[in-house]
Amino acid sequence: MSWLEQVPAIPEEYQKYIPHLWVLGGGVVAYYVLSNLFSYISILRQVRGLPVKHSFFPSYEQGLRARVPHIPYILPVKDYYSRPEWDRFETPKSDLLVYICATQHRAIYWTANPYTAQHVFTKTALFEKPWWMPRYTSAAKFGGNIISAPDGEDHKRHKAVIRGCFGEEIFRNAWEEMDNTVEMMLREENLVDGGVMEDVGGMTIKVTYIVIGKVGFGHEIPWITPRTERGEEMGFVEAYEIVDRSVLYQFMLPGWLLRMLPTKKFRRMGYGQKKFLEYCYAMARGRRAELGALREAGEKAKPPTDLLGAMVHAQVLAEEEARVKNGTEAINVGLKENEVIGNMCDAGHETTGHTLAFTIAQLALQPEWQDECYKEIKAVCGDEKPSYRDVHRLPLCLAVGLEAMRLTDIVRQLFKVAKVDSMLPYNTWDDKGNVTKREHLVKAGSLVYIDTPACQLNPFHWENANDFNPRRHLSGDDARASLNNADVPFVAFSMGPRQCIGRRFAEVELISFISNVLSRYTVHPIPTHEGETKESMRARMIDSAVEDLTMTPGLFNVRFERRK
Ligand code: HEM
Repeated sequence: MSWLEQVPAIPEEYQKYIPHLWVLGGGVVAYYVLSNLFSYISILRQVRGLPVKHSFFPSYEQGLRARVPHIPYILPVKDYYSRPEWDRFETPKSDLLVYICATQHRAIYWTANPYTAQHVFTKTALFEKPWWMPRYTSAAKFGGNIISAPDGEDHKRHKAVIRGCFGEEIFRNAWEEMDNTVEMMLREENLVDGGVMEDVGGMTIKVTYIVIGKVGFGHEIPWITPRTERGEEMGFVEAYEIVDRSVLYQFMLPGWLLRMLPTKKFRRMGYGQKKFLEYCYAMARGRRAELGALREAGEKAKPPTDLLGAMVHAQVLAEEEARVKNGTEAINVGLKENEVIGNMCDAGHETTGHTLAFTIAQLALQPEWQDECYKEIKAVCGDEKPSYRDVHRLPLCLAVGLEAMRLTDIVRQLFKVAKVDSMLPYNTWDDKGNVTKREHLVKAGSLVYIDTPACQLNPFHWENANDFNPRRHLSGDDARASLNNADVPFVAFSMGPRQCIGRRFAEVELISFISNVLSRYTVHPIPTHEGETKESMRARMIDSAVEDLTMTPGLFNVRFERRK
């Protein structure tokens, strides 16, 4: 007997309702199809004049789009992440495109114009962060935080506390910990006298992970993480590593579910998460108790050198300020305890780690820039090792990092949603490259997707856009010159009130790493065969990068040679 025959028959007294159910079901389907169709047609009319791409399901989300198969018109993922990134715009000769997705009732505009991006980032009366997108809501998994906070009061509340954490003490510590970690890497990987650095991307991500472990949580992280033996309690270092390595699963699945899943791998992730959060709460409470004890004793606390300490400190200060102002115990001031933890869990290291890997690749392929940086380091530091006091005097060491990031953008996708109807500027051009400036009416509720890699390779704004030229980020000859190229908006860290709050932290790490390495070593690509061309090496070292949550370098090695 088939399973269908085993399904019990509908009792006779209810059979008269079956036609009604068919009508109801048919009505719901017809409503769904027609409402999507009408919305599709109305969006088509809205975007008249712009190059349009069509899809049935939304398939633009980074992390997803590189993992699912490309199905034209249904799931056309390659339309969204094809490389070279500028080609998406070069072919239709417009730096504004529109994607219409049959199951989303809004137009999705894509811009590759850095000025349009600047307009969208900074005009807060017109555009806001679509905090409801899963990419942001999932970031709040361990507690509400600045990344997932909607624009307005909630974001300001987070920012007020977090901005106060990124002070001189933290930057100095970031430099010093980066310096210590580079030394650890050279020792542990037998590179002190030169040698082959294997899996550069794996190395740099490990370096920035160790730095954030120390500067973020105040924990010493060894080069090799010790594994807990059966029956032992899992320590912070291992729990932190487990959460870090499985971040996508950690964001997608609840901890209790991970702990119940039948494979050891998932259970370990779930247990790691539980322990990691326990440690974070214990550390935050410990810091608070220390500050309370100092207050009781009438002593002033020293400025913390780690981000968790700085966040708890900033929080306690906010509460004290409110207490003095209102004369009562402060409730709902600053951040809640789970928000302090939520913000700590989002402190980035992957972005900086990947930037360093691409910087090493670019420098290895263009040794003339290593020499330029070396000259800068020698002129500033002489025979001494670069230190934090030189941080503002090594602009080229930072510019090489920014230029590597311009050519291989790390975050890649930034979204805003239109709050009201407004005009969006864009450019088109003809076969001879004659540009026409235009404007398009964007309706409230439309999404604007800033295609950051394409913005940074836009040849109408960046001269010789595909060339590695760090000097384009420096204005003037002044060694302390601003690192923002005055002419073109640099969108890799976003802009406006939601720009990266950790930008300076990342920059200090980049300068520390690059100046430390280049002051003592030269870095060389390793050809796979005699006569391998530079183009082939570039393809292996840079173009092999794959899109994950961020742009992740492929597998490549370089050789370190000690300078005489
Ligand atoms: C090269 C390294 C980095 C790059 C390229 C980068 C890029 C970005 C970008 C593009 C955004 C905007 C995201 C959006 O609006 O969806 C952002 C936001 C943010 N970044 Fe970074 N980031 C870097 C390093 C860091 C570091 C080291 C930290 C912390 C220690 C950090 C903390 C944050 C935070 C908290 C936000 C949210 C800011 C807000 O919404 O107000 N980032 N970052």
